[in-house]
Amino acid sequence: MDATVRTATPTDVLHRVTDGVRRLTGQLTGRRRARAEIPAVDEFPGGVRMYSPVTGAGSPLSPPMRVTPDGDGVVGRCTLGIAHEGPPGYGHGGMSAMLLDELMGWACAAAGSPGMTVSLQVRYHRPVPLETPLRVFARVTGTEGRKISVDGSISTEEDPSVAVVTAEGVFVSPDPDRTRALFPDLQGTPGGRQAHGSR
Ligand SMILES: CCCCCCCCCCCCCCCC(=O)SCCNC(=O)CCNC(=O)[C@H](O)C(C)(C)COP(=O)(O)OP(=O)(O)OC[C@H]1O[C@@H](n2cnc3c(N)ncnc32)[C@H](O)[C@@H]1OP(=O)(O)O
Repeated sequence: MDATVRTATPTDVLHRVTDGVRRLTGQLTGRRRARAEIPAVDEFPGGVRMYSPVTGAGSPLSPPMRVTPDGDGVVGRCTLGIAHEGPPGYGHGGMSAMLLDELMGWACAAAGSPGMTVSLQVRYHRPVPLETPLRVFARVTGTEGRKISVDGSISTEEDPSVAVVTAEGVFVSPDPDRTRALFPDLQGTPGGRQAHGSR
């Protein structure tokens, strides 16, 4: 990703490299994962997501963000590159929202209530610097039935007390019927794969 968005090489070289990449990806033969299939290496929900665009070590899109428990919440560490650029030199606002959305989902799972985002309000206080280690934080602030309220923030590792982006979100844990309908590959579903344990 970085090499692609940084290069100033002439067009004929770009075409040649593109052909080479097509030849390489053409070697990824054999079985392909179906749309709703949970990868065998994943722990869903609330653990390893190998091909997640945010945390996935196997995703070319992801920074990737590394998640660890932290006090009453979870912290995510990553560095955005110019592939994630919005204004020149700064992170895309959608990337900030994506980092927060993902980590706030992890906070729900870590609190024992995995859920899906139903609302996310993001405030951008300062631009997010690229190529700078970031610290993302999220914690559950309350639950009401299946509804989970979550706060999140992004700061730099250098100055963790200054939040450059903050967010408030509401997540909802789908009821068991909805969960089976949404994620047929999850454990307990007839014919479904046994998912790895959650946290
Ligand atoms: C083992 C189990 C695993 C399952 C756990 C899956 C985990 C998954 C992890 C994915 C990894 C993370 C990734 C990052 C997080 C995403 O990016 S998630 C993707 C983005 N979000 C979505 O696609 C969600 C789309 N929405 C939906 O499908 C449905 O709204 C849901 C989430 C299934 C909930 O539907 P529902 O069960 O019919 O909920 P509903 O009865 O309408 O509402 C429940 C309550 O929430 C309230 N509510 C609904 N919408 C809102 C809103 N916008 N604002 C405030 N309150 C609201 C309702 O008023 C209701 O409250 P009460 O009346 O009970 O007081």
